[in-house]
Amino acid sequence: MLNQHSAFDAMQSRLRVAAELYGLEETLFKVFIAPIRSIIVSCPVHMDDGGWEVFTGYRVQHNVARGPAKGGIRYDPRITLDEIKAGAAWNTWKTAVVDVPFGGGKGGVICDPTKMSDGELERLTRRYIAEIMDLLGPDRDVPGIDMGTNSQVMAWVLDTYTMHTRKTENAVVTGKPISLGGSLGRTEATGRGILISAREAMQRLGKPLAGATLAVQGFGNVGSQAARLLHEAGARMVAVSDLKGAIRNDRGIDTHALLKYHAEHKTVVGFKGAEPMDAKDLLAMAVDILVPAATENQITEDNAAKVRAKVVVEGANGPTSPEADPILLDNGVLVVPDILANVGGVTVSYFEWVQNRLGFYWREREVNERLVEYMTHAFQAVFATTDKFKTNPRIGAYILALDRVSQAMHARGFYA
Ligand SMILES: NC(=O)C1=CN([C@@H]2O[C@H](COP(=O)(O)OP(=O)(O)OC[C@H]3O[C@@H](n4cnc5c(N)ncnc54)[C@H](OP(=O)(O)O)[C@@H]3O)[C@@H](O)[C@H]2O)C=CC1
Ligand SMILES: O=C(O)CCC(=O)C(=O)O
Repeated sequence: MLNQHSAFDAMQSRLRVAAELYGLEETLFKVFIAPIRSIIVSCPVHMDDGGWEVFTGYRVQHNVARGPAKGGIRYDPRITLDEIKAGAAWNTWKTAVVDVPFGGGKGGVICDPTKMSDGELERLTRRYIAEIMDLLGPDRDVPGIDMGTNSQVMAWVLDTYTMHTRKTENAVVTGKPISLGGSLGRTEATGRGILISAREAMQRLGKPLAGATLAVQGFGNVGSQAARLLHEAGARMVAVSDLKGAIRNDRGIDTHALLKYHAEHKTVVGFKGAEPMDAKDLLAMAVDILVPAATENQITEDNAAKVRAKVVVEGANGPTSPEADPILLDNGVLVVPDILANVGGVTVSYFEWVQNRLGFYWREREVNERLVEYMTHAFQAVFATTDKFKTNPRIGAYILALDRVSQAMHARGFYA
């Protein structure tokens, strides 16, 4: 039983399959399984009670052949270096799949942001950024939002960077508040990408999105925005969960009312328009669309056979273990893999970086239209590759990414 799969191993095992089908040189495979740079920093922080705590932080750059490293910063007590390495590699593949000129990076700090005051979080963020400062820059490594961080954290990242460099460089970080050069549409972007992916996937099955039933695991930035946008597109969300529990209502959960409730109570549990349910049953519900939007390794060899959704749109990074892939495939579940399904976030981050560098800002409608264009293009390219190599969409997405990244590597002089 491997349901606590190492995230980097999970990435590597899919990469190996894709590399063999694609015919990648062994040298490049070796390059791709070794991130170019990983740093561990220790961040002493003065806590509100007068004491000090020392937090461990990471920043990993996986590959920069196609452009500066790009990737979010996570704040979570369960973070490991392995997971940050996997996240950095996934960002290399994601930016290649959606064809934006970035490489892959990821960072994180082992901490529990839900138990820290704003002052403690600010001091931690400033110390962490000061420690990884030499790696960062609009042309080097551009952090963004991920689990446990938000636009306020990104504002502190920008301010700390600016204080050290003594010049305004908005493009050093994305996911910023609008007042600091953030892009309209970034908050919803990953959820909007899930909507675009779900619509494309349903279209492939010849089914409309309107009226489709939906279950969402996780109600943070990704899950809540995906739920809202899918609801507005006519889907009926019948179940949703967070770390504290799950709720269901077969007639449909009013997503707008739930968002209001969640803003106040910080959980979906206790929402009056639904019944409580066992969170582990959510993944086994007979729905049209299942969106795992929480964390890694949720669909594993232990529960994959129970998944009865027609389509799984992977909002989270790495929610399905490699052992679960063939089980879902045999059961006819169409999986839109993470490195395609959740690229909406990094794509609008790219738009933010572009706007910052140009100093010319787009209307929200323009951001959303461009996102649809980039993601539909990526979706079609992944499915064309999948058909060409007679494989499944996850491996198709990896092959597409490998092709684009290895072309850049070859052009730089890495050839066998
Ligand atoms: N934010 C972004 O733009 C992007 C995020 N992602 C990925 O999407 C996933 C979610 O990120 P994001 O929404 O930003 O993170 P958030 O921290 O905003 O939210 C995470 C949500 O998942 C819930 N959760 C965590 N573990 C479980 C679990 N075991 N079962 C059910 N719910 C759980 C949390 O519950 P609780 O509130 O109770 O803690 C919370 O509702 C991550 O894998 C992230 O890497 C991918 C691309 C871009
Ligand atoms: O740079 C960003 O916007 C976050 C991208 C990211 O880390 C991810 O998609 O996993």
